[in-house]
Amino acid sequence: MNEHALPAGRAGNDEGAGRPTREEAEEAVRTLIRWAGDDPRREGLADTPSRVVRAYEDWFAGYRQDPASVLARTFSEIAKYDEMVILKDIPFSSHCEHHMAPIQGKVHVGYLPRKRVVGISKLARLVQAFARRLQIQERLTAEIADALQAELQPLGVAVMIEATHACMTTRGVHAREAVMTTSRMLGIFRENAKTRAEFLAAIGK
Ligand SMILES: Nc1nc2c(ncn2[C@@H]2O[C@H](COP(=O)(O)OP(=O)(O)OP(=O)(O)O)[C@@H](O)[C@H]2O)c(=O)[nH]1
Ligand SMILES: [Zn+2]
Repeated sequence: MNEHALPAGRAGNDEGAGRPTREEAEEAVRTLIRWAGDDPRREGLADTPSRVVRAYEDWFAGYRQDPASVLARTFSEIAKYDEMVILKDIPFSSHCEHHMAPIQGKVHVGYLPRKRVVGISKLARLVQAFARRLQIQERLTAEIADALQAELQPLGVAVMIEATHACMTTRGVHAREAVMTTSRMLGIFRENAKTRAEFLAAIGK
């Protein structure tokens, strides 16, 4: 994917299809500083537009990552290991697509391998690839689970996310302690209550 391309299905309309230049992005930040009520020319804010644009490259790096390639390298010599693999408490930061405000929390991922396993760090990398985009928590949950199911073809996948949404905790309704929980259970985790319960117990739920 070239540097200016947006992934299919996320470019939206014609206006969204082309990536703006860095200078255009910095100008947009100056506009927002003025909208907030400050003067983008004052000393402390002079370098802020370029910092914000660099921060965006970090926060939204997921648009330039291919989640499938994160899972491409798998291991099949697993000595008939046929139990669940679980990685819990994977921390993540994302941004809600409604307010572009931070979503912060943790993801718990489990799967029951059929023939192949993936390097455990790749589960965390997969989470980051989807989190570093504009998201809603439900879609983030589904995308992680569906990618694992498609790429590893395990007997099942379980994903649970617990997160706070700054758009709810710092503004609007100001529900400071509210934590949103979402989950997606596929295959045997959906069909078999005992398997699902084993996953939930392992992550302390
Ligand atoms: N379901 C879901 N809602 C989210 C997520 N992130 C933010 N929201 C909600 O998206 C909604 C947007 O609602 P709107 O009424 O269009 O926006 P708003 O006027 O700013 O709403 P308030 O936040 O209630 O002031 C809010 O209720 C947010 O709390 C998410 O990941 N999932
Ligand atoms: Zn929001």
